[in-house]
Amino acid sequence: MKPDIKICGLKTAETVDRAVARGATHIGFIFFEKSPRYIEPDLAGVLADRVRGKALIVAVVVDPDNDDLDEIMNLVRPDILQLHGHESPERVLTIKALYNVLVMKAFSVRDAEDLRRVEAYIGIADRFLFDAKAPKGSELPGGNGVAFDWSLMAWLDGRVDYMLSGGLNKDNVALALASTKASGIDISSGVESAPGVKDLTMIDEFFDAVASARMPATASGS
Ligand SMILES: O=C(O)c1ccccc1N[C@@H]1O[C@H](COP(=O)(O)O)[C@@H](O)[C@H]1O
Repeated sequence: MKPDIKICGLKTAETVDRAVARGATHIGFIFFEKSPRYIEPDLAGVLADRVRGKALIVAVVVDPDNDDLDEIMNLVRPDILQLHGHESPERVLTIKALYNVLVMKAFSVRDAEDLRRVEAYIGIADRFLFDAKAPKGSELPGGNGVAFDWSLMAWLDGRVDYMLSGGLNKDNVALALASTKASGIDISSGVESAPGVKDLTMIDEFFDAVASARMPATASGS
C-alpha cells in the first residue's frame, strides 16, 4: 500500500504547492516559536487554504494551552493536530472533545521503553508518530534531522497505526519503508537546504525516492 507522505515545516506558497503537486497527503505547519520552521497562524491559514481538500492540513504543536489552540483552530482549521510534547492521555481526550479534531500523538524514541508509553494512548489518539529523541542541547523536540533505530518498531503490534519520522531523506526512505510497518512517512529537515528553508529540488528528489521504493524488483529485473 502507498504510504501517506507528510511534508512538514512549510512556510511558502511555492513549497506547499510543490509538495501537493508531487503527492503529499499531509502538509505540516509548525507552531513552536523556537523553531526555524515556525509560522504565524494567519499565514499558515492562507497557505492551508491553497491546498485544503487536496492534502490534509496538520498543525504541529507542543504542549499547547487552549488559547494557542483556539487561535490555530480558528485561523488554520487543521484536519489534524500533531501533539509533539508531553500531552497526557487525559489532555488528548480533552483536546479532542473541545475541538472535534483528529489527533496524531508524537513520541520521541530512543529505546523500547519509549514505545511502551504508547499503550496508554491506544484508543485515544487517532494515529501515532514516532520521531527520534532530540540530541542533547537541542531546543527542538522534533525537526532535528536525526533518525532512531527503526528495528525498535517491531515492539509495536497492529493496533498502532503510525507515521515514521526523524532524519528521513531521499537516501534512507526506501530502507525505512522496507524495515518498518509505517503507514506514513514524515520529513522536514531532509528536504531543506538550511534550517527552515525548504528546497524544491530536494522535495522532488524525496518523492522520486519514495516512488522508486514502492516499485518491487522482479526476478527478471523488469
Ligand atoms: O520541525 C520542527 O522544528 C519541529 C518543532 C517542534 C516539534 C516538531 C517539529 N518537527 C517534527 O519533527 C519531525 C521531523 O523532523 P526531521 O525530518 O527529522 O527534521 C516531524 O514529525 C516534524 O513534524
